[in-house]
Amino acid sequence: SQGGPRLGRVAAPPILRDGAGRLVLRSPQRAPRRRDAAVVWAEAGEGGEEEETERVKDDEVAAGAWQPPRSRRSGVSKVAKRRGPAPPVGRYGSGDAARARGAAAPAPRQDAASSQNGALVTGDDKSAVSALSFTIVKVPAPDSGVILPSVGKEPEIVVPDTTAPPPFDFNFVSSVPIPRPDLADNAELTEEKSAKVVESAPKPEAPPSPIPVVHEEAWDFNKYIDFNEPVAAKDDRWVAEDVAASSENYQYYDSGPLAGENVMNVIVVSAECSPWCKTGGLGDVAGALPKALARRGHRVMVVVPRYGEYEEAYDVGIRKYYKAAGQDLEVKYFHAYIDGVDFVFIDAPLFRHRQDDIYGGSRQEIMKRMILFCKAAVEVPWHVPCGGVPYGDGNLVFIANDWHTALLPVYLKAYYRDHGSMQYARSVLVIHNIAHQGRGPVDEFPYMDLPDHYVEHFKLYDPVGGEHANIFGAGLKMADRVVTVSPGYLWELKTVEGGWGLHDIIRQNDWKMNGIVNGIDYKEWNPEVDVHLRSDGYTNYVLSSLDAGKRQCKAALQRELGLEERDDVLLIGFIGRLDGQKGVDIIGDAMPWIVSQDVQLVMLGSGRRDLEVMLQRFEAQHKSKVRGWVGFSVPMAHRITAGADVLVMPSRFEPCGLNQLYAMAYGTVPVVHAVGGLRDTVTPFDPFGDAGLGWTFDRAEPHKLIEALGHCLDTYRNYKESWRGLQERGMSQDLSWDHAAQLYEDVLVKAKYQW
Ligand SMILES: Nc1ncnc2c1ncn2[C@@H]1O[C@H](COP(=O)(O)OP(=O)(O)O[C@H]2O[C@H](CO)[C@@H](O)[C@H](O)[C@H]2O)[C@@H](O)[C@H]1O
Repeated sequence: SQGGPRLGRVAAPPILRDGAGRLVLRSPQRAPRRRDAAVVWAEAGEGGEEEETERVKDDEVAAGAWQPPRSRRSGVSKVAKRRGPAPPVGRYGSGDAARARGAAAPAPRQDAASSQNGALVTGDDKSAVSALSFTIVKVPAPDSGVILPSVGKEPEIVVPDTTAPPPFDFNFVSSVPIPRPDLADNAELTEEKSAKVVESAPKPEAPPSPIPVVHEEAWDFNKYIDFNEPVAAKDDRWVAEDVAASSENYQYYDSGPLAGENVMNVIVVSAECSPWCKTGGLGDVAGALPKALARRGHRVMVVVPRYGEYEEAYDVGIRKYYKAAGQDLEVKYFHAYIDGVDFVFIDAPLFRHRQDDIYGGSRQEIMKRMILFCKAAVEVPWHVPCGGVPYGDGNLVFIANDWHTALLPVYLKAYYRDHGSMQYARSVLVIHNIAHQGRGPVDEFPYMDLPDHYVEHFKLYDPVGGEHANIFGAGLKMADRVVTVSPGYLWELKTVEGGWGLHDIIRQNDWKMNGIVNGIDYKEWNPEVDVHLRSDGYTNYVLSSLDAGKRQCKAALQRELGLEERDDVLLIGFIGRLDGQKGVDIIGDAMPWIVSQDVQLVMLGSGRRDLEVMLQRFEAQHKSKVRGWVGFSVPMAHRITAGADVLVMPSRFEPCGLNQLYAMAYGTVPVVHAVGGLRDTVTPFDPFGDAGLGWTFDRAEPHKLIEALGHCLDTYRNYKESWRGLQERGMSQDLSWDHAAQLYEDVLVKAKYQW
């Protein structure tokens, strides 16, 4: 039960064989310390020489990735099958259990290899992390690519003194009530997951020894984790009832983490993260996916630069030095624990005061920031004691995002894994947008502080850029797995038109590519609870109050923007970065037709100066019908999404697209160019079958947009029932991150076992 003492069920020890076919088992005393299904403690000397482990090629993924786009259009039925939000595992998400495991797991280590990272080893290195004398040996495992570590002695756990509480209360209790897990569902899920593990991981045999029982009562987390008890917990009667109920009902209610034995330490590394710093969809994903992974039971951290003063995070007091572009730079770490996720902010002079311009400066300046960020991020699991206990590198997956952090998989390999360190850490690189790659002259390669032969991984020739060093390209080669944000975009990335020069690398690495559609953070983007709809005449609404709610929000938006307040006029919205990708100029080309219709158009965006000027010009020219809001306004984005009838997205390419998902959740009908994730998520309206979610057009051209908007306008005016059906189907989908997190977890498992 939530927060009650848990008798954790521990996964059965994995069964692996050594080269002679003998079973290799972990010792009973050590077994509870790790839940890593693939890793066992073997006695020193049991293993042999380091051997090259074979990567298992993932034909299944390859086959799935190449599904033709048509077959993915059955979006509605697929979406309908999605599961509801996953329940948390404990009061602190699953973090409490994970922390307990973390404390019992071998302490992370720093060895000589870390100095190759430019890190100056200082005295305080020893305080939080004890150096362990690991010997990494691989026992030949005929049917698997699993490495077996060997350790000569019991690891010493050094828990830092964290008795001083942080200067604020953590917001670790979700404000949205989360339903109790559906038992049948949970059991089914667990079964389904374990079936998948058996399929994808090295096949274990039946456990020979009884499942060890972990007595978590013995673990006093208050001693190690410095957060205040929730007020309710101070009521003794409540505590007593809870304890009684939890021990009585444990076997029925607590089926453990949804991730089952695949529970891992996951570190998401991103240049932006909502709500602290966001310029687009990457920020949304970095803010939401980690929470969904934590709900599944993983111990999850987000590492992000500290561009401003974030009041939730406090200085953990650790200082490190890393070299970036020839300079030794001091790095500090700030930490916050929110919604079951550790947020670690990397503080350095290079990042400070960049809050409103996080990608500003020259190309070299941006590169220098990202070099420093990646070097520091890869060692965070050693140095930063989140909740008292660092993550360590024993059961770890990094999720890097876009070119900004594509150096992380490269550093992980070059500084550590090539030198026998961080052998159980993996990296997954997510492509949100291939259009930005971190290209630069090959001459700049030395700034990255990598061994000379690594230059070959960076070198790329294409007719546009000539020979250059490509950071994204190198990251894609080095990562253990790659995810892109929709299957449709993955398909496009392999084409010359869609791959932007990296299509060959993507094709060659097809075996590790996966397409997973983003989700919605329903705490942020949900008309029922949206905080931006609580003032200025807006209102929250749900499907049953859609008509009244939408009408009120539409009127409030018209009022706020000084448009005529009319319910019968089609209100079209656009929200997005103003650049070539989003196709706002296509709306510009269609403007004569748009203003000739009885419609209103509201556009919100910032970016390219010429496109900003275009928005302002249209507003000036068509004052009664058009509004062009230049700037970045999160409240206005929410209000347009709620108040508009239609959201138009004529993107030339769109890896996933979040605004169309938000629009559908708000009963706003999307009209989109059928490309990438837009094609995957917006099933075209079928007036005869009363099916579909919006209008799509097949070329990013003004006359195609006009044609789609024409049909849309006709349905809005003349077929009210069909319109209502479109809204209802859009709102009824489960687009939550919980489904996507489950798919990410499958990729993390593959990264861990197949390489
Ligand atoms: N002027 C403004 N004011 C306020 N909010 C604004 C805004 N302009 C944009 N936004 C917000 O920024 C986000 C943009 O989401 P997109 O999916 O369009 O992202 P983007 O193209 O940046 O990201 C890339 O990454 C994401 C995430 O993977 C992919 O979905 C996408 O296809 C890919 O191009 C939305 O939350 C939107 O509301």
